[in-house]
Amino acid sequence: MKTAKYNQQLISLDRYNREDYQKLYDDGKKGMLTCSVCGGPVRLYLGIKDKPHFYHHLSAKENCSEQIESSPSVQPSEEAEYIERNGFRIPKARSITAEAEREEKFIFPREVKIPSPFNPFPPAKPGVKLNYLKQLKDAGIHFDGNQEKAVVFIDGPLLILAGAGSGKTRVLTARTAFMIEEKKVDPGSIMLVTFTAKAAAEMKKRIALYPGMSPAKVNQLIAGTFHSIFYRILCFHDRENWSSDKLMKKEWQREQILKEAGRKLQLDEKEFAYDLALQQIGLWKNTMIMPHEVKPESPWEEKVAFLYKDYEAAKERQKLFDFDDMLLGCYKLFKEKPEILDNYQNRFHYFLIDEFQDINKVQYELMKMLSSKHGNVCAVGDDDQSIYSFRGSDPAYLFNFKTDFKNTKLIILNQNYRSPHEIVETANTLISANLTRHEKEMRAQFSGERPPVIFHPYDEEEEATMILTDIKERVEQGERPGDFAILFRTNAASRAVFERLANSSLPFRLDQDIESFYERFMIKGMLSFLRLSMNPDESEAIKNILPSLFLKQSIFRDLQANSILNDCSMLEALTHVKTGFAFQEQKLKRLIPIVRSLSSLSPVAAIDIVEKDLGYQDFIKKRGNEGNQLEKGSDDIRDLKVAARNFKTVGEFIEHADHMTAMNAEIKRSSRNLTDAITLSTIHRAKGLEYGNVYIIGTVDGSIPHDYALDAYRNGDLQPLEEERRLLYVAVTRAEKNLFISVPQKRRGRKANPSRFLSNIKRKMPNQDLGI
Ligand SMILES: Nc1ncnc2c1ncn2[C@@H]1O[C@H](COP(=O)(O)OP(=O)(O)OP(=O)(O)O)[C@@H](O)[C@H]1O
Repeated sequence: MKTAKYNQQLISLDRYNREDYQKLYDDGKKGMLTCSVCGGPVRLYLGIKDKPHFYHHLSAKENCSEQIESSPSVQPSEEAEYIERNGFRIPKARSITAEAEREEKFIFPREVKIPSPFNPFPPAKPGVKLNYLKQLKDAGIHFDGNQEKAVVFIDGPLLILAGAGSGKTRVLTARTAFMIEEKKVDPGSIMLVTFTAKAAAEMKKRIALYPGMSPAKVNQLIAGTFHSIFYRILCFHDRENWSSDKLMKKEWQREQILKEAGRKLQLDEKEFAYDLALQQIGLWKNTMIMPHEVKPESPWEEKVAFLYKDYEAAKERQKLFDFDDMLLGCYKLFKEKPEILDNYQNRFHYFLIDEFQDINKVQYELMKMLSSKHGNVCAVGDDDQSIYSFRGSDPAYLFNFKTDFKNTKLIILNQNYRSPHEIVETANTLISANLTRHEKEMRAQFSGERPPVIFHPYDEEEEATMILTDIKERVEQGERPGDFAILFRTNAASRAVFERLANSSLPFRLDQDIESFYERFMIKGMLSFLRLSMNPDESEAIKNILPSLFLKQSIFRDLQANSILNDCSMLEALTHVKTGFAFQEQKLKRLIPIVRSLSSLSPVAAIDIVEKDLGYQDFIKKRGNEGNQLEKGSDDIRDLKVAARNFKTVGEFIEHADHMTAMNAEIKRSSRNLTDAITLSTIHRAKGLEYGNVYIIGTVDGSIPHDYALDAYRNGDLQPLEEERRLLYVAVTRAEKNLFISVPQKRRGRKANPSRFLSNIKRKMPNQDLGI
């Protein structure tokens, strides 16, 4: 049904502001919506399966004559694209009005129409008769002919070029077990390199379950990331210089050293992209270009080259090291002490390297060095899943492998065993738009129940609600929470889904490095003003606003003293601060009544005042990493305003922020050992994993592709954009059954354009109506 009673008034969804649906949804849950006929409680449905509608909640439904409007399940809504004119059905022109309508109307979710029917393409037949293969088969672990070849070929270099879902992990794990069980290879002579620690742990766990394997045997394997393996070697030989307390773990520690160097060049923090400079330095290091070897190709690179020299010198002075130094350090150790290298060359006979498309020069050189005696290197990779080129990864190593490793056997795996035909075809179509790739097409093994669905929430809030509704419906129908993953481009983009899940009873899991949105530097500062309006003595809040008032932290003690001496609140004590600058002291005096007044405003209005009247906008410009390309303080504040819209009072909003921060810590702690939980993850972290149902959020320009890639494209560099497309490809290929791509109409309070990557589906698959 489309009407309900709200605040004593009859409202109709057709005439209701689209922007306010989320509020209606929330108020419905609070019992503030009633049926216009029976007066029973109703709620607003915001999901993927049906159009938004009111529905009876609890018992009133049976007795009420007002019917729930039944909407069709997801369907291509032709009416949106065609109009009748003079008896003809003609396509609607895309006009500015149409664009405006896109924002205001509910756009029904659309299924991607797959033009090519599923045509089974039988994989090569297995045929090798070996005892252990039979045991694996008996244990339900099957291989096709090509996979089987890859499992049993263990002597000599082997390159496996394999697409998404083609069984790389299965092959690598089975191959390891095969070597140990069938070929009696000593597990301690096998090095298994993965891209993440999580992947290494997963693989070990899987191997331990194979016939004849045991955790004891598996633990003898040297399995881990390049960093973990080579760092262990470094520590073993030179513990003092490489102790972990000297490692600069955090990005800000590195950025701090860089900014100090930048001051010598008088670089403006609000204009200079320090994050990209750090990335560039990492790229030089990983491609083994030392500071004196850099040949800058632009004035920007010239500056970064200067910073690089200074950064390395400062690190050496302070006896610190960063992650990239671990690999370079090990390389140096092997070069300078050949006897140590010799030792490891004798120890390791077999190398298995996963995600080879993401290998960089220093990693490649290390592998070449270590394997030069035995030459048994098995490299597995997919150039379409190369998503770390910003760190110096280069799929060229995958293709040049045959040149460096003589007599390489090449095996191609192009059968996708994970996803149905509909998802595989969508993924093939998306990635085919990339120019720098080796042309290939994955073939699915089965057809699914439904094609991928593209849906169009109003904004981030509604996106989160629609996903939660959908998951709830499916869990009620018997699916397990562990079968769901919500994937996003950046951690900050996960705020709304986190909040919706945190307020539900569904179990979910969060990566350890996803900090609470409300703990982000700029957000914390902003919220502190709001907190002080409620409690002018909150000392943490006072500390947090000092940077934005351009006051040193040492002032805090003066404030405490002033507050006691003058018998006033900590906030009022600001009026007694002597900074030596009359204009600043004046500003502090003016600030007090404004801060006090915030508590009576709506949170959005309060944030506006802090931004404009209390100089927070200036602070963001100066200290909000506005020069940065990946994360900007101003974006955080725009995200904060979207969150704040749901609350009437500052008090409620602060309470919510505190609750969410506590929940973030609690979920991270308690979900560690949860086996059946929804996954919230960045796309980068989801690589190599698979889930029954995948929701990709924020598939709009600026999010995926990320703004920085769009900027690079405008400046003539296509590579970052292609990498973003690969990211979307990785996300799409995680789905085993259902894929939902969310294209919100608004992002960060502004109109959003559907991701340009989706247009290839429209171009290549005719008669598509994706609602974009
Ligand atoms: N021969 C096979 N028969 C049936 N299922 C298979 C076969 N090979 C692999 N699978 C299944 O297909 C899915 C994908 O396999 P796997 O995770 O090993 O692929 P992958 O190549 O590592 O994928 P990606 O690179 O996309 O992460 C898994 O669920 C795996 O169990």
